[in-house]
Amino acid sequence: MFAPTDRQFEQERVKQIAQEIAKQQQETADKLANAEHETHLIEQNYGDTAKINTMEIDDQMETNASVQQQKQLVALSVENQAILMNKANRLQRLQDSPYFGRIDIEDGGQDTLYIGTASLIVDEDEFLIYDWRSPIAGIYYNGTLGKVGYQTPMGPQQADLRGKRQFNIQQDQIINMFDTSETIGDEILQQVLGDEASLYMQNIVATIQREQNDIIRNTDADILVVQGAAGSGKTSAILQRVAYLLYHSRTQLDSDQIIMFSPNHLFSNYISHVLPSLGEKNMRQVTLNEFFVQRLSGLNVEDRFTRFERDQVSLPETTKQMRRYLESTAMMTAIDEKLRIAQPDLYFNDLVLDGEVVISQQQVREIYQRVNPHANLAEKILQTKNKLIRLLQRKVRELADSDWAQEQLDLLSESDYQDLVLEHQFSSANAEQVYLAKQVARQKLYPIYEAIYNNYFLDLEQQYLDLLDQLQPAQISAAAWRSRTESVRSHFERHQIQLSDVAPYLYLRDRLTGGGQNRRIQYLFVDEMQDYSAAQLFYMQHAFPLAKMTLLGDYAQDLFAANYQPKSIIETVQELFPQKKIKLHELNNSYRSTIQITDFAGALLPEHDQIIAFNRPGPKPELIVCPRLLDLNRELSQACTRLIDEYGMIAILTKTQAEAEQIFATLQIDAEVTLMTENKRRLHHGVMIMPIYLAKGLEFDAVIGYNVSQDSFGQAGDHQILYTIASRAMHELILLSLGTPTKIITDLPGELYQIGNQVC
Ligand SMILES: Nc1ncnc2c1ncn2[C@@H]1O[C@H](COP(=O)(O)OP(=O)(O)OP(=O)(O)O)[C@@H](O)[C@H]1O
Repeated sequence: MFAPTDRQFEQERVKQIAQEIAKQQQETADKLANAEHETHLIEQNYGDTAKINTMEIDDQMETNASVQQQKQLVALSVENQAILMNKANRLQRLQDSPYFGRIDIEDGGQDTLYIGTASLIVDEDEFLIYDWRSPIAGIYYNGTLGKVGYQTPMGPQQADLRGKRQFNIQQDQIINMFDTSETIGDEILQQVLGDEASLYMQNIVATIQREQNDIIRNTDADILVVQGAAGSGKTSAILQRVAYLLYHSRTQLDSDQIIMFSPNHLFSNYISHVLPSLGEKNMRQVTLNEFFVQRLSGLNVEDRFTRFERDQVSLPETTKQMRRYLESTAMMTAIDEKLRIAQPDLYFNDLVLDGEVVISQQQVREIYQRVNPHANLAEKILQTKNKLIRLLQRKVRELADSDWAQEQLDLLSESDYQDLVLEHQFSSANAEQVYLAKQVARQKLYPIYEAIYNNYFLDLEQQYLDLLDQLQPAQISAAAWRSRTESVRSHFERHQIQLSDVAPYLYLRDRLTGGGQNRRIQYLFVDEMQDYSAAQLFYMQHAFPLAKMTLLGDYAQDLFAANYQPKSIIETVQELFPQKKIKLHELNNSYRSTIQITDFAGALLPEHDQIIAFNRPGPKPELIVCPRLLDLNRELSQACTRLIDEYGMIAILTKTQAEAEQIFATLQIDAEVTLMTENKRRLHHGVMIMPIYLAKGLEFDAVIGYNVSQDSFGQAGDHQILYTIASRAMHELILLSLGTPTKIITDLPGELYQIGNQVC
């Protein structure tokens, strides 16, 4: 039978649930106290056992066995504690808000189910609350009333959905409840979206929309691509997706087998509370720059923020052409092709220590030429490496027998001697001397061992330059290509590498050495995928060959390449992964901003008819035009003062870091002001000033877009920058212009924005 539907019944049920939660909390706390006590006893006992009789051999054996047993007991007991802690946390979350949804379904019998962030079970199998990720809970998100289907581990099932109700419950009080026949009705969503911004992103499990649910629950695509408007919930959807995947593959998938490429550190921190709020550990997060730097020790990698800043000053047409090629799938497949049809001439390095050549490139070459000629390239290099290590071992022995080693031993201080000898016992003084001489020689040559281990005997830089010589594309003149290759060489000489070269260089290195692949990662997420070149995505697929990918982005927010790379996300992906099962989702409903801001932001784009604003009204965006810098600065402080009075967190967004620094130096208002830089790790209350690329993926109650003049926003690609700035605002948007505003704005219909008081 369905449970009654009146508010009094629901309120009473919430009270009963709260009592049950309290009861289970008490039981869990008692068990936890017991488990802690038990662990303590076992540890104490373990200490005593370890101390007991070790004089006799028999006693020793007995003690060892007993120590092993104690260790196992400690491990079990600690695990038991962890399970109880987990349960305590889950109950705490349920106590704060036990559930948010109810469904009445008929599938043979009549059932009323309640859905929350975790399950609550009594008597082994009676579910008072179902976890939002359970198969049956899919109905809550997907179904309108009537016949509905849902997936279970046994295959698809059918049910008749008779009723659906949404709740806003805090502790044991129902704040609001609504019946809805739609997927998830507007009322609760209206309330959630009307809230002020916070320092951390919140989970959205109570109000997941149907199209977001499809992304969250997809388990069969190899490559899931989400193209979604700004604020359409792409990031939210994938974070709940991670929670969903962890729940469903609990035994095979661990959070450290999931990796997410995030746009910057602020963003990583901003989203870091979502998974813990759902009872899950965070996945690993890395920025593109960190990933490259880690793989290219010894080379200084150009990061895309620095490049973006430089591009604002000058980006010649030939540079654009070069980048289009170097950052393409074609460049990466050309490397494959070159290595497939012919084994390249290899370049080797001398291995040098303290200015002396220990192993010459000629020796390396000779070794390489003697290895199995039928093996593939990576195997040949591995065999070369092994032979080099053997050669080095010989050199260690020679050095140990040399006068040099004897001299070193004579000079050994007492502490160096102790460090070398450690626990070793020697049968004679001579044996000790031999041992020490070998240790001294080993230490001396250790850097060469490391160099061999890290493949430094290969001159990869020369190899890459050689490859570039062979890959000159038809659309670029020989002179221009040569001159760029020279520039790559001179960067290498200064231990630097430009961003466009990183993916092809790493790929060449990995293909030659057979390394660079991490087979542990099962899922790879790339947020803001439009900011990654095809070559970078290609390399990621190579680096994580077993990972299923979820790529999400918005071509309209392409900040870094819009001025040289016209591309469609889906075309790029199809070209990149021709063999894979690709599923594309589009999210066109935007939730972040008021209807006025969403409509304005959307209109900034040449193709904008796709974005559907959520119906939440607010003031129109305001354009304030100032003739002089003095006026602009005054308007800026007035706007900040007003907005900060009204909201907790506002942002001044600029195009470049230099502009952000300049504002920070001059802005004087009675509020906390923070200049955000690439190294800042978390958001702050008050006013934050930052270039737009650091605000990627973030949102603020109010945004002031700084200097949207025609001078600043008159280039190709500036539509995207302005759109990204505007779409960070949730409730209010003010745009300040020094002199004539950009045509991108003035060409819009006048009803989309209001003009502020300082028109010139
Ligand atoms: N189903 C939902 N229920 C409640 N809030 C939602 C929902 N979907 C999105 N939101 C809210 O909308 C805002 C934007 O979501 P999110 O940051 O995930 O969008 P996005 O598509 O990644 O945006 P962008 O591309 O601009 O970074 C967030 O505040 C998020 O909590």
